[in-house]
Amino acid sequence: MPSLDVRDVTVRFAGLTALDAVSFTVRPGTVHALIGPNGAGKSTCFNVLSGVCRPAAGSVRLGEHELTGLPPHRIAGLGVARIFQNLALPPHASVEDCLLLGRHRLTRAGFLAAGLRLPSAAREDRRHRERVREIAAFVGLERQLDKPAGSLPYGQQKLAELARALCMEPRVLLLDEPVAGMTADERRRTAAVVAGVRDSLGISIVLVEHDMGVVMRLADAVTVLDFGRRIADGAPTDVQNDPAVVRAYLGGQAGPEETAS
Ligand SMILES: Nc1ncnc2c1ncn2[C@@H]1O[C@H](COP(=O)(O)OP(=O)(O)OP(=O)(O)O)[C@@H](O)[C@H]1O
Repeated sequence: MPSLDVRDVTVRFAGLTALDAVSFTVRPGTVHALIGPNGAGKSTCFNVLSGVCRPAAGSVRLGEHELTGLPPHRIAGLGVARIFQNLALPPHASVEDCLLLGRHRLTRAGFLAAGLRLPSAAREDRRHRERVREIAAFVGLERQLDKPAGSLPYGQQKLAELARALCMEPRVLLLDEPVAGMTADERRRTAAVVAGVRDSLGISIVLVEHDMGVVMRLADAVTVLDFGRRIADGAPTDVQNDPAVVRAYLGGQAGPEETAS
């Protein structure tokens, strides 16, 4: 797995500098949290990583690939999968079909071969369905595959989205507030699945999350943004006790340790 290198990324909106020469490195197979008070620039940073927003300066590299300036589908094609904060599954489709959608990029058989029901297309379809079942089992949704995605409880729908992203066989996962709106139980379960994605699949994870309990439990490294600037970067406990970080959070509402759950 390659590392994800963010170097001196700057984004400006009219007169506002949303990201000001921000740098950090996501080491392969780690959870790297991006935190900061509201408006710090976290979403803008995700938009740069996924290609939705083009920076005015700086670069993002995944191993030897330069991602800066590539459109979102090319970045996804290089193995960077993003999961949004809002639910985005087609509610009436079965969980299995939702996960199969995630494999679209990896499907070789063209429409013609599939339409003519050629044996090669049937073999490929079987292979994808097997992988979908494995991934569903990995996140604990193997019994829900036949159900409409929209009929699942919220926490399971979020897990289905995670599973759909895993179906793309990504090298980096961008998780935007994965536990927002979840019950304590759902949060624990989701955090355990995310840790499993890192530990068993070796996928690197960039995590934007306001729940500091989850950040401190999961993250191997933390980058803190405030008003578009990187104000701290390091191990979770070091960052949590960094005076600049405490000041940034106290300037807003609560400090990172006070919002821990
Ligand atoms: N499209 C845009 N046009 C103008 N300003 C923008 C745009 N997107 C973001 N901003 C501004 O850039 C700054 C950074 O916003 P961003 O959404 O990246 O912060 P954030 O850390 O994700 O905040 P939150 O935790 O509230 O989601 C904010 O001041 C925001 O108002």
